Amino acid sequence: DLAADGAALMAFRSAVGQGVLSWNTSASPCSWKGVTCKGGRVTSLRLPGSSLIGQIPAGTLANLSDLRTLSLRSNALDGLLPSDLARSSQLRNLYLQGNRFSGDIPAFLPELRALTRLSLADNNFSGEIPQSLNNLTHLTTLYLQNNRLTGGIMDLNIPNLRQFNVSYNRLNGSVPAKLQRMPANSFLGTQLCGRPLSPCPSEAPPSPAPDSSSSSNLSGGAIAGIAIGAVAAFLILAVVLFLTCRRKREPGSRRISEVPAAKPTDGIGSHPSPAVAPATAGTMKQLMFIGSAPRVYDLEDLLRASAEVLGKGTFGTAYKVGLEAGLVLVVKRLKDVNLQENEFREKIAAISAIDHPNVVPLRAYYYSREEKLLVYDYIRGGSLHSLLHGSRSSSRAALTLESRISIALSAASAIAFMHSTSPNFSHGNIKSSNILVSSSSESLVSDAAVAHLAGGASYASTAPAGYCAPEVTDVRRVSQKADVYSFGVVLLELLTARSPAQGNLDDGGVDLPRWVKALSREEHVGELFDPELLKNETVGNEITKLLKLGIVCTADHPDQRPAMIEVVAKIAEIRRLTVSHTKD
Ligand SMILES: Nc1ncnc2c1ncn2[C@@H]1O[C@H](COP(=O)(O)OP(=O)(O)OP(=O)(O)O)[C@@H](O)[C@H]1O
Repeated sequence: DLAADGAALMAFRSAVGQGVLSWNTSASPCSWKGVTCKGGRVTSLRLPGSSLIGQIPAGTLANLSDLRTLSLRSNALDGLLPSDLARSSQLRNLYLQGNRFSGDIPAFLPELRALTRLSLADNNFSGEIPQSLNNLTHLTTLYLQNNRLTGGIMDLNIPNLRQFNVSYNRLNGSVPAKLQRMPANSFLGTQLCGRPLSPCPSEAPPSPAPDSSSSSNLSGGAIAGIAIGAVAAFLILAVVLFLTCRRKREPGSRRISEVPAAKPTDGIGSHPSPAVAPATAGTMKQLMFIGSAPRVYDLEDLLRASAEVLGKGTFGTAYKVGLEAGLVLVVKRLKDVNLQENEFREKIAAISAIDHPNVVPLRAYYYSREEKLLVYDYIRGGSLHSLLHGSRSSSRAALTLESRISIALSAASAIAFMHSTSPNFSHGNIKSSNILVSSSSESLVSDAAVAHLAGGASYASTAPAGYCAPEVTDVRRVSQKADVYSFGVVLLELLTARSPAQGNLDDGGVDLPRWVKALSREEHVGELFDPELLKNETVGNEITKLLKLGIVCTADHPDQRPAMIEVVAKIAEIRRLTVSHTKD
C-alpha cells in the first residue's frame, strides 16, 4: 500500500538522497517531488539529475511493486543494481543512464516482462549482453552504449525494438541478423562487423547473384539506384526533423529549468521508420566531435530526439534538443554556407581552440553538402536579450548593477580571450541574444565566429544593424574592433534596457549609440538609464563610468575604440569600485 511505498522511498532517500531530496514526510508521498501515484500507489519515481550518490542498498526499493517508471538518470549512483527491483513487475520504463552502476547486466532484468524502454547507457556495466534479454518482448528501446560490455551480441532478437545502441563497448563478432536493420551509429566504437558495418574479415565473398546487385561489382544502374535511394532517405529524414521541430514549437513552450526527453512519448514517436534509418545512416557522414566532448550521441540521435525551436537567427535556426542520455544540447542548423569542407574545418579548428569558461563550448559539428550543423551545450538561464526585453519584468528588476557589471565582465573576458588566440579572430556577431546568462554574476558568449562560417553574402543585408559597426559592410570587414563596437552596444543596452534597432530603424528600434550620445550631451543623463536599475541606484560614479565606456567602444572610427583587453580592465576596475562602495 501507499504507506509501504512511502517507507521504501524514505529508505531510498536515506541511502542515496540524504540532504538533496527535500520531501515533506508529514505529507503524502504522492506530493513528493519526483513521485507520481495512481490508484493509491506510487507508480513513478523520476529523479533525473538530482545529485543522488552512492549505492542503492538491497531492500530499499522492494515494496514499490506498482512502479511503472523509474528514472534515476544523470546521478552518481554506483555499485550493483539491487535485485529487489525484480519485484516491480509492472515496470515499463527504466532509465538509469548516466550513473556509475557496475557489475553484469543484472540477471533479474529479463524478468521484468513489461519493460518497453530500458537505458543502462553511460555506466560501468561489464560482462556480456545476456541473451535472456530476448524475453523482453515488449522492449522498443534498449540503450547500452558507453559501458564496458564485452563479447559478442548473440542472437538478440526482440521483435519491436526500434531504438538500439551498444556503441563504445568492447564488443566484437558479427552483428546478428535481426539487428542488421539498425543504423551503423548503433554500433560505433566497437569491433563488431557485418551489416550495417563493414564486412567481417572471415566472411565469404558474396556469392554472385543473378542480378549482381549484391556483388561488389555494382552496375551503373544499381549505383544510381542506391544514390537516389540515399538522397530520398536523407530527404525523408530532413522532413522528419522538420516535422518534429514544428510539432514541438508551441508558443511559450520553453522549458529552460527542465530536462526533457525522459517522457516516454518524447522522441520515440518521431522515430523514422526502421526502413529509413539504416539506409540513411549508412550513407550519411558522421558527426565530428571536438576535443574531449562526450561521444554519447550521434547524428541519428540528434535528428530523432525531441526538439524545440529556440529561434531563427541571422545564420540559421537553433534547436534545443533533449537526448535520452539526459544531455540537453543546442543544435544550430546553418544556412547559406558557401565554404568548402576544408575551409569549414579550418574555421571550426579555430573555434575549437577557444577554451574559456565564459564561452559556450562547441561540442560537435556536421558537414555535408546538404546540411551543416553545430552542436553546443545548452545553457540554462536565458539570454541577456530575453532578461532585458522579455515579458517578465521581474527578470529585469533582478538585474542589479552589480550583476549587470559581472555579466558584462564575463562576456568581455570571453571576447578578449577570443581576440588573444589570433589577431585575425573576431566573433563577428556580438549581441545580447548571444550572451547567455547562467547566474546572477556569470555569462557565456555563444556563436563565436559563426558569422564567418555562414552568411558570407547575405551578411551585409541581414547583419544585426543595431550592433554592427559602421565600417562593416561585409562579413570580411568584421574585425576585432568591430567586436568592440558591438560589445559597446551591449553595454549601453545593459544600462538603458533599450533594444538596439534590428535591421531597420523604422521597426521602432533606436540607434542606441547615437541616442545615448545625444542624450548624454544634453542635461538628460537621468533619462538614459533603465528605470528598474535606478530604483536601487543613483547615477553615481560607477554607472557613469560604464556609460562612458559604452560610448568610447561605440566610437565611429575603429581606431578610437579601445582594445577588448582594455575594456576588461576597465570593467574590472568599475566592479572593484562597486563592491567597495556596497561594503561602505
Ligand atoms: N547554447 C545555448 N543555450 C541556450 N540558449 C541558446 C544557446 N544558443 C542560442 N540560444 C538561444 O536561442 C535563440 C536563437 O539563437 P540563435 O543564435 O540562432 O539566434 P540569434 O542569437 O537570435 O541570432 P544569430 O543567428 O544572429 O546569433 C536565442 O534566443 C539564443 O539566446
